[in-house]
Amino acid sequence: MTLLTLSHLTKRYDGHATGPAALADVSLTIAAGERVALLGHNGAGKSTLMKCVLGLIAPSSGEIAIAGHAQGSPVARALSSYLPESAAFHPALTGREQIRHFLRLRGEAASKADGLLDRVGLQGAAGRRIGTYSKGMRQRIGLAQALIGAPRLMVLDEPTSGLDPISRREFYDILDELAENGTAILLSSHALSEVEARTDRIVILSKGQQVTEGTLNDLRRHAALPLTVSMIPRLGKCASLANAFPEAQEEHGALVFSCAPDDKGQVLERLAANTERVADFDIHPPSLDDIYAHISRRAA
Ligand SMILES: Nc1ncnc2c1ncn2[C@@H]1O[C@H](COP(=O)(O)OP(=O)(O)OP(=O)(O)O)[C@@H](O)[C@H]1O
Repeated sequence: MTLLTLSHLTKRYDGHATGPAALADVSLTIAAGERVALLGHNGAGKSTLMKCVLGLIAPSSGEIAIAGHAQGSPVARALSSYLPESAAFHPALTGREQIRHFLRLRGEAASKADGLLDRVGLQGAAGRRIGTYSKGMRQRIGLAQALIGAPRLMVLDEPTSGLDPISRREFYDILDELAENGTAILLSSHALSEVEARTDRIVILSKGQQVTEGTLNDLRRHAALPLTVSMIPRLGKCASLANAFPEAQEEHGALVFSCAPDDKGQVLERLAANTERVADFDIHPPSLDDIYAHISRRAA
């Protein structure tokens, strides 16, 4: 089921009638259970897109539907939720008080607070003042708040910025669980390695334009960047391996070279023909970092 549909979304801010639009003709769908990452340089239009989806600002043209309901309608609003990059909380409230307060504002039973806090791993800290929480715990409280009303679409603006690696991993574990239960997730991030590992599809914006969209494999095919082949020579075989692979350079004890994606089979055959010289090898596809840099350069 499609949970979010953007059709030809364009946004020009008031007073910016000329010059490039903040968003220009962006079309996108997100299905139930999909985790989609929105990437782009500062000012590319990510927040503008999210604010349009949430109904916080009106698009200049184009349409947005949430599970088939027009954006801004009460049903569309009830189905979606938002976690801003830095959610602000009253430091004197405990986590439980904060969530109970927002449950009441949303017309839900305050008794659901502990269940939501459990879900984000804050059960042990529910009675502590938020002022004593770490950044990771504050993001979890924000996530618990965003889970109120069991939204079908969650919009998360740089949700892991400022979190340590363990907190990031735990945060994505919670998102994975939500996606497994059918929640559609749209998140923006500048942390490409985690996006690479933890999302299903990637959308890249540049100056308001949607420059590419697809799975990591789609983007790899599209960018057609070379693979990196790295070989560890057997003892005493470095020189003869270097002769067999004259294109390779020595790097930290390994012999390394690049090959076009279409030449991978041929490279494997050469490696197989040199097993008496090669102790170990790796073939690395380009990372999302490499692909993003390539696509951004091309878009510029
Ligand atoms: N309220 C506003 N009025 C006028 N222009 C705005 C407004 N908000 C954003 N813009 C402009 O729209 C463009 C897109 O900004 P936006 O905040 O959506 O980018 P972003 O990709 O979220 O950037 P960042 O990664 O820095 O958060 C930028 O040129 C920005 O200056």
